Amino acid sequence: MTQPLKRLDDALRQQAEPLQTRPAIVAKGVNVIYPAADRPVHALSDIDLTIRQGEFVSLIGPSGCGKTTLLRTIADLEPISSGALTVNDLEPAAAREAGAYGYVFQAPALFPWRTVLENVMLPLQIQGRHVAECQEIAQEQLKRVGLAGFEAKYPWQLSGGMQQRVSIARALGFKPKILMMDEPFGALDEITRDNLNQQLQDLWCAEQRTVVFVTHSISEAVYLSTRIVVMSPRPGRIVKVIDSPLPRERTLKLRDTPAFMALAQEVREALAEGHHEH
Ligand SMILES: Nc1ncnc2c1ncn2[C@@H]1O[C@H](COP(=O)(O)OP(=O)(O)OP(=O)(O)O)[C@@H](O)[C@H]1O
Repeated sequence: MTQPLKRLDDALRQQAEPLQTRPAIVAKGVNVIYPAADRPVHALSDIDLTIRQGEFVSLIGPSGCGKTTLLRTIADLEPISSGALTVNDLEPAAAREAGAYGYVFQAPALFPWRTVLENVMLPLQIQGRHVAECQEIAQEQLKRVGLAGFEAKYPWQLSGGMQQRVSIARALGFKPKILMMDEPFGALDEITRDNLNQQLQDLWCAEQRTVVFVTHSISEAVYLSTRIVVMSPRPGRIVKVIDSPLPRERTLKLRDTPAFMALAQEVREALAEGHHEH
């Protein structure tokens, strides 16, 4: 198939996919102000954002622009100061109680005294499931992230990339509707990062979960996302929301295509714009 024909074919295929239109996360006029003795920190300013089910949304912006704060408010780890925020039509606290979220932090945050398997089992055990069931699910999830055979190891016996895969397996184990990922691959070398990006993309394609992903990397955001939210420095605002024209299924080769590079350029310009406004 010639290139233009292939592009048309891809575009048509995308259109034929069922539209996932139900909103998963709706933020309206959200402000977060951290109280402080001297001067309160206005971390998020008037955030309006709707994330629909099955979307992969990246938050990108300079250090301190409030990406983590936005993720934490959605996950009910931080209260909002004003505005409205719903997750699956519920208040964040109720959504958390309903087990809507899985959370992957920048550092793997595994318990060193528990084996890999026991780490992945933990949230399932907290949910009160039977041990045999927890074991079965944990084993299945470890297999999915390529860690079958490492169940009995302790976190310190694994590389950083493998530890982060354990965290992903743990977050996916209880099948949360929404996966929150805060710079999960930020501390890894580039090859491991590429590898995990590809695995995450495959997982997302297979499961169509909603993902909110914080990153500093333009190419990671462009490679993974269906939508990219560009934020500006304090008080954190949304500068631009960019819809990705790239097909849902992607391989790392996509990064060499003109469409990928054009999108990366658009993100870069939006970041610069947000910076200059500031
Ligand atoms: N608990 C807190 N109390 C006071 N200020 C805070 C608190 N947490 C974050 N901040 C401030 O709020 C702002 C936004 O922080 P946040 O961590 O959300 O930014 P970020 O975009 O995720 O940064 P980075 O990319 O460096 O991780 C920063 O100025 C930060 O110093």
